[in-house]
Amino acid sequence: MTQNLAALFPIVKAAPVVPVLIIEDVKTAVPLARALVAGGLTALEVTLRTPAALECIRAIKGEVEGANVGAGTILDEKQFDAAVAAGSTFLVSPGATPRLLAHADGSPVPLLPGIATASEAMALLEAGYGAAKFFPAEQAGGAPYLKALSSPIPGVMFCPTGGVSLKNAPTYLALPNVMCVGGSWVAPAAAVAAGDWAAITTLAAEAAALKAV
Ligand SMILES: O=C[C@H](O)COP(=O)(O)O
Ligand SMILES: CC(=O)C(=O)O
Repeated sequence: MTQNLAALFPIVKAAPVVPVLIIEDVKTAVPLARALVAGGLTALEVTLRTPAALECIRAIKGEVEGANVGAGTILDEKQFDAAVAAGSTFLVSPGATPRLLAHADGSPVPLLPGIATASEAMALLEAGYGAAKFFPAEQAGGAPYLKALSSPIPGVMFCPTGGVSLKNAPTYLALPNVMCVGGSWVAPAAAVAAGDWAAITTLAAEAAALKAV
């Protein structure tokens, strides 16, 4: 098996933060994506946690220049195929099952599977993977835990997600095994509901300017 890192790395490394989006109303998808791209965040993970998600991916793909729209919360093969058909340029899952990895094999659209332990990292390496989501990052042990994995297992690059914020992101970004972080803080539900796209662009710009410490 192999993971299409040549496709994945340019997308997720384009900015330090990958917004994790839970979009309820398809009408907000395009202005939300435009606001995030205007702030400098281009890899957008639309989670398949709402009935509108696939339509949101299609809309962003068709209408938002500069966005690389991906799908998150991919739990099975059916969701994988539906997200690819909707135009996703990357796929993210909270875990990594043998069935999902086998299904992703050979897909030109790269999968970023989620893991949180050394054994899972070793299993991914055996499966030909070199990049993973560290999920749920803060709850699983945070940056000190991920740092502890970097020396024995340097071959897996991570996107920590779950409890990551503007405040703690720099500590993750400083780790040698971190390529970006993911988080929902750049798209607060209240700002989306209010259509406050300027506020979201400001949050995105702050996130895009993050540096490792
Ligand atoms: O389900 C969690 C998402 O992956 C993002 O987590 P977050 O809301 O803590 O940023
Ligand atoms: C949480 C996560 O990894 C996802 O929704 O894809």
